[in-house]
Amino acid sequence: MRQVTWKALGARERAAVLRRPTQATAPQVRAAVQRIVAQVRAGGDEALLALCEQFDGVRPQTLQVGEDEFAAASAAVPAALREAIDAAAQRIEIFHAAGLAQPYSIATADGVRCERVHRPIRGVGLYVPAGSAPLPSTALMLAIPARLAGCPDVVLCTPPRRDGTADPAVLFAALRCGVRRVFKLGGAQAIAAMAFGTDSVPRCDKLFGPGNSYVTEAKRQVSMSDPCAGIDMPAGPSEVMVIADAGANPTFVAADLLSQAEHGADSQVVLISTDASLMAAVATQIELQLARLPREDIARRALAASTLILVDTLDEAFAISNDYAPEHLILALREPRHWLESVTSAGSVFLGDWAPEALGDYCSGTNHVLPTGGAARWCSGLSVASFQTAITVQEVRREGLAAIGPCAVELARAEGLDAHRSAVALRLEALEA
Ligand SMILES: NC(=O)c1ccc[n+]([C@@H]2O[C@H](COP(=O)([O-])OP(=O)(O)OC[C@H]3O[C@@H](n4cnc5c(N)ncnc54)[C@H](O)[C@@H]3O)[C@@H](O)[C@H]2O)c1
Ligand SMILES: N[C@H](CO)Cc1c[nH]c[nH+]1
Ligand SMILES: [Zn+2]
Repeated sequence: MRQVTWKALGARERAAVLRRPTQATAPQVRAAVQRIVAQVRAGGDEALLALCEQFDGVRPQTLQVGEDEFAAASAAVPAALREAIDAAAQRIEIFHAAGLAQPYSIATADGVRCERVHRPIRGVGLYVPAGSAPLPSTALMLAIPARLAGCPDVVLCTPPRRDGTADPAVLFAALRCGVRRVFKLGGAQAIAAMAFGTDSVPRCDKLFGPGNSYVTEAKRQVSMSDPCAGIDMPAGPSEVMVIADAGANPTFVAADLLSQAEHGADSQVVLISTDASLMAAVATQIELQLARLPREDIARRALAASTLILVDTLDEAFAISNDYAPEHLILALREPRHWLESVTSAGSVFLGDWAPEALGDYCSGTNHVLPTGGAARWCSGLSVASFQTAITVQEVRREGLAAIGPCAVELARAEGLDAHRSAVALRLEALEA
């Protein structure tokens, strides 16, 4: 990993240090995804099968998971994993249910009541990655809020394995959350199928879920096409930033950095510290722990594009972090709760030495589908609200129209919109008659 001293860098070097690995490949990915999306729109199921063969090395007998495959999957998942999935699901349910948005209603004038009510999005498409590793935890993170929101039509796509089946633990997690419509589809083709529909895959109103840069780019493209599907957020290759002080535990910090580096060669991990000896100890620990990782090669490639940054003050560290807006931010600090106030942009924050990011990935209860690529500056991770629309309502009685009607008439006149003015003025006249 590169080690840099922030104050010694010029503006261009600073930007280069924090440049995400995916930015370099964006144009090629964009063009490849355009081709795949067009192929699915034109060729439907037949194109999907061909793309499975091309990118996943298998042409599944059926795109949709049938009852037999669900039954075999449940039987194949070991009891300890079934229990862990269930325990994680319970905590995710507790946290997400506590955050349900409440409808509200308020009188803004005598006889005028304004309200906000919520409705589930009808057709939702969930994407569960399985390219370099199947992620059953992601099935929980998507399907639990969808169920709490009350979405009636839920479709889930996940890449097929080489034998043409879906990962059993992903299927078990889907079933645990009541999702039965599962398709063995990965990458951009899965996103296109859910956005536009095919003979077998239902068209969805909004698409959710993380994925590699092909998945993320496909979501971006279908959200801008005609007809378009809504999307949750850019939730691409994983990122973690750790801000550590001299008292941090270098073994823990190294493990946290590696836990995201192992996701993919395009993951980004960054350490910012005020202490040069802590940074050196973390670098040593990374080498020691890397050698023991089965996914050493992937992690090494991610680390090659990642950085350890030495700063003079924690205020400087937070300025960098807020600008970068990491998906995950670990505060390996002595007073993490105090420093939380300084965080303005991050997907999810982990306070103190005993809050590894891996807990949020699996089972603390928060959602691990989080904005990447700097999108945490303007959007948030998944919640039940992501699966709902909010509808505003106004109820106006006669005295309400009398009270606020003249205000509307005046504004309509100023905007030169006479039909607007009339819609109100006619009623005011009717009240007076
Ligand atoms: N931001 C978040 O909330 C979050 C959460 C979980 C995981 N993630 C990230 O999700 C990603 C999962 O990626 P993954 O690759 O393991 O699984 P994936 O399921 O996202 O992607 C696999 C699919 O990519 C497609 N693909 C692969 N190479 C291609 C190519 N050259 N051209 C076109 N399509 C191609 C294939 O169709 C394949 O099925 C990781 O980067 C992980 O860090 C992010
Ligand atoms: N760290 C990922 C989000 O960036 C989520 C995940 C799933 N499984 C393990 N980790
Ligand atoms: Zn993870």
